Amino acid sequence: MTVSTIYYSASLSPWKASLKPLLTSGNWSADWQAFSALSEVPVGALTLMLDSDLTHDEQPLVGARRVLMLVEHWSLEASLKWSALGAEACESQKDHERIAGCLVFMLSQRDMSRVSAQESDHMLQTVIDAVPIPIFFKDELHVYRGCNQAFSQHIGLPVEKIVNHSVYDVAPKHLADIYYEADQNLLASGGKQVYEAKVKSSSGEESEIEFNKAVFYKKNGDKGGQVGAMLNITERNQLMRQLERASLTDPLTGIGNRREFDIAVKRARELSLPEASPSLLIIDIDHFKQINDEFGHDGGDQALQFIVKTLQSVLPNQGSLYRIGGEEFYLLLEQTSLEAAHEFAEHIRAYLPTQPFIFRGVRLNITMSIGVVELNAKKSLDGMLKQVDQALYQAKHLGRNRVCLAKA
Ligand SMILES: Nc1nc2c(ncn2[C@@H]2O[C@H](COP(=O)(O)OP(=O)(O)OP(=O)(O)O)[C@@H](O)[C@H]2O)c(=O)[nH]1
Repeated sequence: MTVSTIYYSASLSPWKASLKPLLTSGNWSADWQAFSALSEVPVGALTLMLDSDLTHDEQPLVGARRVLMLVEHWSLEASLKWSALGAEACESQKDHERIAGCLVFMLSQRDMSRVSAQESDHMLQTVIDAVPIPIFFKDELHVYRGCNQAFSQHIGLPVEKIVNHSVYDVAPKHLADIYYEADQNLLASGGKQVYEAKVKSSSGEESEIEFNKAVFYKKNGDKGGQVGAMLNITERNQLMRQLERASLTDPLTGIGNRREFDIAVKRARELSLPEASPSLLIIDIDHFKQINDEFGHDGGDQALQFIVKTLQSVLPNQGSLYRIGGEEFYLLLEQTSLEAAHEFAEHIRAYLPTQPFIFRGVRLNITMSIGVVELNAKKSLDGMLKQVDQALYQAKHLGRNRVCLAKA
C-alpha cells in the first residue's frame, strides 16, 4: 500500500465525491487536500504526490511531474502545453466512473521512478536538442543510445537510424574503424578524451572537429558507455592560422618579418651541413629618405614594394627575403658559401638600378648597400649579426651601392 496525498483543484470539487472511493480503492490510500494554486488551472487537475516527495515546506506545483489533468475538451494545443510541463492528460470523459477508472489504472500502472526517469530523459533530450553542437552517446557495446538533432543533421540520418545502431551503420568503414578504435581506447582508459579530426558532414563539407568525449558510469560503478560532443573548430583554426600568418608577415610588402626570419634562420642553421652553412645578406636601401622626400610617403611605400618584387624575381630556390625594418632587409641563402653569397650580392646590387622605379612618370634608379656573412653553426647568431651590421655600415661609409663582407 502506498500512502499518498492527492491535491485537487476547486473545479474538481463536484467530482470529488464520486472519484474519491474509486481513487482510493485497491492499493491506494490517499489523503485528499484542496490546493489553491490548482484553482488557477482552467481545467480540472489532480496531482498525486508521494509523502516522501515533499519536504516540510514544499508545495506541489502546477505542472509538476505527477499532475494528472482532467479536461472536458482536450485540444491538441492544450495537450502539448501541459505535456511540455510534465503533466499527463486523461482523455475527456463525462462519465465520472470511467474517468476515475482511467486514473486508477494510470496510477496503479505507473512506476514512479520509471516515469520520472522517462521525464528526465525527455528533459535531457530537449536540452541537447537545443544545443547546436552535435552530441551523441553510446553504450559500452558501442551502440548509439541517443543523439541530438545537430548530430542527426551532421550525419545526415534521422535519429531513429542512428539510435540502436553501431558506428558501422552510420559512417563509412574507413572512418568507422577509426571511431571504433578511439571509442575502445577511451572505454579502456576511462575519463575524458579530446582530439581533433577532419570530418566530412553529410553535405560533403569537410570540417575540423574537436571531439570531446567522456566515459559515463552505471550506478554499480561499471562503465556504461560514452558521451561525445563535436565542436566545429574550422573557423577558429582558420582564424588562428590567419593570425599566425599575420604575425609573421610584413603587411606592406607581404614578405616575412623579423619573427619569421628568426624561425627560418634557426631552422636553416639546424639543417645546415658542416660543408654548406647558410649565408646572410643584410640589405639597406640607399638614401631612402630622399625617395620619401621626393615622392611622398605613398611613393616611398610603392618603392619598397617595387624593390621587394624586383629582388624576389631573381631569388634562387634556397633564398628568402625578410623585411626587418623601414628600408632594411635580410636575405637568407640556405646552404650557400660565403663566396657564392658574395657573388649573388654583387649580382643583385648591380641588377636593381637597371630596373627603374617609375612613380607618376618620374623614373628613379634605386641602389642598395649590402653586408654579407656566412652563418657558421658554431658561432653565436647575435655575434654574426653584429659583424654583418658592421659590414653594411662599412659599405655605406665607403660611398653606398656596394657589397662588404663581414670580418671573420
Ligand atoms: N615610405 C616609407 N618610408 C619609410 C618606411 N619605413 C621607414 N621609412 C623611411 O625610410 C627613411 C630611412 O632614412 P634613413 O635611415 O635616414 O636612411 P636613408 O635615407 O635611406 O639613408 P642611408 O641609409 O644612410 O643611405 C626614413 O625617412 C623613414 O621615414 C615605410 O614603411 N614607408
